[in-house]
Amino acid sequence: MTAECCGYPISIFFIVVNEFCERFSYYGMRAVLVLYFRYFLLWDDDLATSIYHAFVALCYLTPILGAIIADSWLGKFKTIIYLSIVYAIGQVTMAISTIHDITDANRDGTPDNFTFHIALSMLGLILIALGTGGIKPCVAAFGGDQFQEHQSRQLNTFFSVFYLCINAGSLLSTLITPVLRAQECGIHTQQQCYPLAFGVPAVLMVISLVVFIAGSGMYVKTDPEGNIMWSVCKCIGFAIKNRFRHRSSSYPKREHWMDWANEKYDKLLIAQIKMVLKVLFLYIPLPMFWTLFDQKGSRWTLQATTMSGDFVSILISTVNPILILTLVPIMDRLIFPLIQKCGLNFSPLKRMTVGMLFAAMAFVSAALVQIEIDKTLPNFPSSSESQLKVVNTYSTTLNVTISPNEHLLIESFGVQLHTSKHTYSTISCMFVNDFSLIHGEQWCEFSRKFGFGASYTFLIPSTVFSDDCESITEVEDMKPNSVHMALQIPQYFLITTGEVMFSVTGLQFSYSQAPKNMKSVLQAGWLCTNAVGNIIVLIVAELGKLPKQWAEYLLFASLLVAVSIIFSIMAYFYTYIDPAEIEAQVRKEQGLEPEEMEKETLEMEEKDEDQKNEQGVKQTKI
Ligand SMILES: NCC(=O)N[C@@H](CC(=O)O)C(=O)O
Repeated sequence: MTAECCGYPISIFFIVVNEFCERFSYYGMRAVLVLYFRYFLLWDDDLATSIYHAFVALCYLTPILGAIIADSWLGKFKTIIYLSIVYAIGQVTMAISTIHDITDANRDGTPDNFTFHIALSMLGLILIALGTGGIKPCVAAFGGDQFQEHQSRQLNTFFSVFYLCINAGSLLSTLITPVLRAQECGIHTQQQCYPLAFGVPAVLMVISLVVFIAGSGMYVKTDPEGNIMWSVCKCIGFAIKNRFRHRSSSYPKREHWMDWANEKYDKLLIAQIKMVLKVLFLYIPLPMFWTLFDQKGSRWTLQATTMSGDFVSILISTVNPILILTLVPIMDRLIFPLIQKCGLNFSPLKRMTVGMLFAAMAFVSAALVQIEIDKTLPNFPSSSESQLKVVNTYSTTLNVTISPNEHLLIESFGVQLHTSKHTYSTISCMFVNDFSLIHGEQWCEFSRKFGFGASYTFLIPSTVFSDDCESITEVEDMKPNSVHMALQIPQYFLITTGEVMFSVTGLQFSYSQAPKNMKSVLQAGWLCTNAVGNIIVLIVAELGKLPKQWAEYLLFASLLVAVSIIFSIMAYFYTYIDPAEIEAQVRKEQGLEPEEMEKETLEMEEKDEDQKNEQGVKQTKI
């Protein structure tokens, strides 16, 4: 019997605090990672972005490794501890790699040996990906293991609180670590303080580990049952081979293709594999949701840069966790109970379908915003056009004629702040509020706000420095961005509502439908849908874009609607199961473990029927 508080096992307190600290560590490090690549290692934008995405994809591929270790070998508890140590070492390695003084022998403020910093940071990132991905499927499943049969309502609430902690950690760290980076620190020279920005997440990871270990005495720990993954693969392989051997129509058909493993494998294992395969089959369309969801960080961020408003980066990085923190309680306490009161069965798979439709609507909203933005954008010359600008300072109107077949050469002008005579200079700046023209002691100051996205030309007559700055003419070549980024809020709201319905429910669903010894494996399968979604984004980005961004948004929205229709059909044919009940039935048929079975049957009878309905559970025999 585990210690309880308000109907919840006390042990989950340690698990949610552990998750909060771990997510703080992960998202805090991620918030400054690209900046570190760009401004410390001096990589270009493309390299920095590719390595960043490769790292994120790796973080969602390693869960399968963690799940295999947990379910087949070490058990969830030990896997979390060992991989958290790897994770903390990775974070510390990463923080050390950002200390510029280590290789700055000539004390000029920049590292002298970039290879050292690159090698150390790559090692750190690999360890972090192994750690964060490895523990990810185990922590959620381990949290679920703390609940008993009669606590199914509390179990659902746990997954929501778990998701809240993830986003609380993410919100705080995304706000804090960029501020830490902006500090100055160093032994020989003062530079932007990357060691602090990466060091604080490292400390949080150590705290996360300590909190998890502190709860040791209270956890329900399930032992791994041998190398389950290997047995699963062998069993599936045998079923396929056996089916092929008996392909002639003279052999009687079997109810399920996995039944062809009956000759050699335990019925219980076969039943468990059937449960897992049914859920994995259902996962096939799911990556499409993540394909859209993960474009928040790429296409939508780029969209924001063509809009007006001074809070781009803060808005972009925090709007999702803020909305999660608001929407999860509203959904859990208000919307879902209200739907239930209306007598509607809003089962997990229906919620996930609706979640997908919300994400599709978010992209329709993004397309509408894009259409508004496009109206305000200047027309740039296409690859088959040239743009010619003629500045007339002559005293009379001139007519310009252009020969249609003339190929115009566009010259690129150098960037030069202090212009020499007849040199044209282009200066791109952020947050320009004033600029001055200095010539010896004399100067002209232009003090006002220049709009984002705008382009100005200042025509300076040869007489300007004699006395009057008034004679300088300012021409607005491109208008400033005028569509306010507040217009993006509906799309963020819709996609986050979709996330709450899809992701939180998917997490619960993956746990509830998995047999006891394969819970982490199914969590890892769930996380893999995210990795595949990210890979699709990379492929689509590589394959080139539609000429109009809004059209691409609509294409993605239509694809997700199509996928959600397919998913809803698959979901219609899916029968919710209670894995424990099926396992007990199989054992009964096999005449095994009567005492065990009796206990399980008793527990099942005690189950609250209302709680079953809430989850839309229909018992069935596989
Ligand atoms: N809002 C992002 C979020 O909550 N992400 C979760 C789920 C996931 O990434 O799969 C997390 O960081 O764990």
